[in-house]
Amino acid sequence: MTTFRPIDDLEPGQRLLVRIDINAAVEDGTVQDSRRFARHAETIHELLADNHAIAVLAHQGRPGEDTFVSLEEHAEILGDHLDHPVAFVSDTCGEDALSAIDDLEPGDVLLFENVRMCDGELPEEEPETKAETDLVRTLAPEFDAYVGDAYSTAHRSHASIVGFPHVMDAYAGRVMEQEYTAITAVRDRTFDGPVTMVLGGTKAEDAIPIVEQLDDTVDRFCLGGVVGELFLRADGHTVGYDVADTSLFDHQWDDHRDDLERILEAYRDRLHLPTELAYEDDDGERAEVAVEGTTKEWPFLDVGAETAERYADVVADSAAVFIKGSLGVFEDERFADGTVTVLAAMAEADCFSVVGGGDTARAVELYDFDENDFSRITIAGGAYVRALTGDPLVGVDVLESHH
Ligand SMILES: Nc1ncnc2c1ncn2[C@@H]1O[C@H](COP(=O)(O)OP(=O)(O)OP(=O)(O)O)[C@@H](O)[C@H]1O
Ligand SMILES: O=C(O)[C@H](O)COP(=O)(O)O
Repeated sequence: MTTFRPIDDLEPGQRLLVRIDINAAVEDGTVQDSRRFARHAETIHELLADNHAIAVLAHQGRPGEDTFVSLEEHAEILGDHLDHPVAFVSDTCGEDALSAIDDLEPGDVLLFENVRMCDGELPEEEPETKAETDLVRTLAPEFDAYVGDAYSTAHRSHASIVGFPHVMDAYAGRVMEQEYTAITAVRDRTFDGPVTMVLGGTKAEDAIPIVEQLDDTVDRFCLGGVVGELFLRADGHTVGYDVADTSLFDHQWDDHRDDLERILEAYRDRLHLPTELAYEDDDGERAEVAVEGTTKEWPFLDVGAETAERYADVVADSAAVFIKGSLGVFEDERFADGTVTVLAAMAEADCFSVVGGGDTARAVELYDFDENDFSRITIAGGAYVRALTGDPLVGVDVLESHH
């Protein structure tokens, strides 16, 4: 069990640096609200009740991606959830940030700019290295303590996650505590029947190692999304390539080709792959094509209906089902079939079920599922599947070891 220091141990009325994860979907340039904002607002609400002055660090997207935007809109959404003003400064560790910190009073909440716009934040390095970044060296002396609340980013060894606890008093926020406890409990559970993991979404680096690491816990994997297509490409099909204006496949293929081919060979009997894929035809309608022998050069946006039904049958015959990453672009209802069919099967099945992933969890609200039909909905994605392997989460370990 972890030995976090909870925020209950904080003396009231301090100046706190709080790291949360409100990484959100961005649709047509507009930041989408999500349960992440609501959950982190609970931590901030508690800290306000103890008369703290609060400055918040968070990230959005990744450099070069279209979701890599300012946190200005995030401040408004967070303020709505808090029903309390959230000031925004379009700076993270420069002069504007420092003067905004100087003006901080107890009861104030300030959100810094997207921390991934700051040089030292990326890439992943050891905590002691991240502690030497300008970000940490500039901000740490300005605060009495750091509160790590970003469980869903705890698998990333970034400066705002691992650098501050290395040099200052560090506490775990409520989201960090609750998600850690819940996911650890899941990891330690055993089930009296088949365990199924549904892996989709766009992030191959989160999904691929999981197949190998959860080999003794998960009996079968149902693959979809970009992840599923990359495995199909490893299986020799002409899918999983960047076509038109997509940039989701080729760079991930280059990075993970060996793993994909090795895992496909080693675990073929446990992997369920799509047999048809869906795309948008010339009339803007959903159309499907069999994977076998296709030479279609259009972006695929969902698994086919037959695949979805086959996965639903696997889910129905499971004692536990974990899903991370959607099977298609469920935000567009023409391509929500795979994700919705599997979520419906999870909701109906008498099984232990966990829905994970910042975007994937949104499908539960978007398609009016009852949250109570699932055992847990976690706001973490990559962090939750990584935690199921028993692998350490760097953002958790540093909160334990530095106090
Ligand atoms: N074939 C596809 N092409 C493009 N995008 C896809 C495809 N299938 C799924 N997606 C996208 O994947 C996203 C969800 O998966 P993602 O990898 O982002 O995981 P997540 O649920 O957000 O977890 P995390 O919190 O780790 O990001 C959805 O926003 C969906 O639009
Ligand atoms: O949405 C997430 O999974 C977290 O915010 C981490 O984002 P990342 O995968 O871009 O590090």
